[in-house]
Amino acid sequence: MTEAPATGTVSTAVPAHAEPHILCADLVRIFAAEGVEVQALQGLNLRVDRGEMVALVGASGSGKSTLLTILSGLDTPTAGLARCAGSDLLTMGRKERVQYQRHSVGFVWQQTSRNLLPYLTAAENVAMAMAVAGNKTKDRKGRIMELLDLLEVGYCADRRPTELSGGEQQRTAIAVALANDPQVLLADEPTGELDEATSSDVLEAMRGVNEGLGITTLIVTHDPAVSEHVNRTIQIRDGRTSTEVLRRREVDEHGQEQHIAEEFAVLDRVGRLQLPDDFTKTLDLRERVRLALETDHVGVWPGHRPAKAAPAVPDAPAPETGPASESGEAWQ
Ligand SMILES: Nc1ncnc2c1ncn2[C@@H]1O[C@H](COP(=O)(O)OP(=O)(O)OP(=O)(O)O)[C@@H](O)[C@H]1O
Repeated sequence: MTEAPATGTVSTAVPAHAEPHILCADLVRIFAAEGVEVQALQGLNLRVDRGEMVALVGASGSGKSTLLTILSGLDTPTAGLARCAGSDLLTMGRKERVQYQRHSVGFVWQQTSRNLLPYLTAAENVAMAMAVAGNKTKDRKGRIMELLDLLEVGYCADRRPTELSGGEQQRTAIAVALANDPQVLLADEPTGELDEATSSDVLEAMRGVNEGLGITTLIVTHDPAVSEHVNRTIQIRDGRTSTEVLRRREVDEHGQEQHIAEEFAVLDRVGRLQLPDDFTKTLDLRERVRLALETDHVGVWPGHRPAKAAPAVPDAPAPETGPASESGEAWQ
């Protein structure tokens, strides 16, 4: 696998012919606690197309759970645009919200206690989720076994959660999340309590569901290893998406299949981007930077060093002010 350096080339244009399954633009969520305001999401932009499986990774406190809670319809954003499975999460009323949760989305949380009722068996847990969704399938028993078998836990059908291993519990939780035939599957740290090998198995099971049923899947996690299991990993930093890693397979000149992972900086609608931490640290970029438009790229130099460090480019239009944002992380 080759890792290419981050470059700012991701397009945010939305093709008119298909609405993405998840679309957030300039999403803001401010919490006010004891007179102090916390901006958990600070203008987040995110687009997930139908059938995609995407991971959202970020450090603790970066806003991952806040985003997922909004997308699951349990919380309302302060401002911005948030659409999921055709619903507007800002404007929808209580009734529509309940319908959305019952029919449009499925959730998998980190804790078993949030996913499964402890006094019901695996099959009964799936049956309960189907009943809540008002599923009128004639062969309900067959459908329950189909879902448990899809997640390879058919043999656990008559066991209660305490009789299941961590991996079996999460596979059962995925079956429960699929019981309402959702368009979008949302998972918050689904492997947070599992060891490395079991995590990998559960993520592969989710990939199987994504590929087999075509369900759009968004996994939120602090674990960067998740990127091995998805084609697109989005990094969230300080309540904004900052970089994306795209993975693809290519056959080299020897006929060998190669996995290529390339990291991109996310460019938002007004041209802002966040430079990766290691770039700003290595070049001591802070407060303001110099920019120069080259023929095929933009040069960025520390603003506190002498101007000669930035070579002049003939005929290249110089930025009006030269400096970028106050934080030194973004420019516009
Ligand atoms: N209900 C709330 N009231 C006040 N502040 C909150 C609330 N929920 C989240 N926050 C704050 O918002 C920020 C983002 O929190 P969030 O839980 O979304 O982060 P996270 O990336 O999911 O972190 P972790 O990986 O630790 O779960 C944090 O500073 C957090 O303290």
